[in-house]
Amino acid sequence: MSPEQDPVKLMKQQVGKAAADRVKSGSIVGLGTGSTTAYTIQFLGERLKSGEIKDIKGVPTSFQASVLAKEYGIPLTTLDEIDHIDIAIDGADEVDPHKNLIKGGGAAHTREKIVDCLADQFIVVVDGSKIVDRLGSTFLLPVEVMPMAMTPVMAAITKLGGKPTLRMGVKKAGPVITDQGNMVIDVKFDAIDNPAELEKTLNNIPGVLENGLFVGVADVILVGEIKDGQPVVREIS
Ligand SMILES: O=C[C@H](O)[C@H](O)[C@H](O)COP(=O)(O)O
Repeated sequence: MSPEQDPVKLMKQQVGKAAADRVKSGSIVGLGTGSTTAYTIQFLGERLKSGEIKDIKGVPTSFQASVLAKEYGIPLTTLDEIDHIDIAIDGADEVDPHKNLIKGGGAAHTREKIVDCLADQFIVVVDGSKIVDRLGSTFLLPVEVMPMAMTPVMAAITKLGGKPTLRMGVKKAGPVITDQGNMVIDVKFDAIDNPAELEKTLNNIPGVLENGLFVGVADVILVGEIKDGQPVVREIS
């Protein structure tokens, strides 16, 4: 590995490719969102173009995934046109020892949860920095909320012990707006002791569309790491 190469980028590339290599001809593939799955979509497109695999269809989890799939020549479909998803490949912001996740760093967790939960196999692609002992230790928990309910939802989250912040745009004045036209509240919890319970509790607040806790959904975690100066992929299953 030459010193000018960014190790995080190398890990993401390697793990994104490892996941793309698992896709078989004829599969319906959930296409995740983020910088890691962007490599998966790129490598999938390259495998299709070279003829190594054929007849795959992608189900995008975001506008970003849809744009990338078109760029790399992956035919797209929708949930109205299919009755199953063979495999979904998606990134994560945190992964705990039970393969539970926090997602939504790109504000795409609502569509991601729909697609990833439907897949027969859900593969998560992350670099080593995403592995944590406890969810919430390095990343705030994203909650998608309907704009008119933002104030009462923030109050309800505060009552639950969370510290909510409205996610603001970068190079855009005002809040981040999701692909569904909603807003995202990032919540700091001192400790997420029971992710399954918190996932349900948050989704029960009127006005909340979905939160970024993915509990019991991931089948396989592929972790990109650097060993002896080289990018390698470790599998947790
Ligand atoms: O909303 C975005 C997603 O949940 C991403 O999959 C997640 O934030 C990880 O993204 P990245 O691979 O860029 O770290």
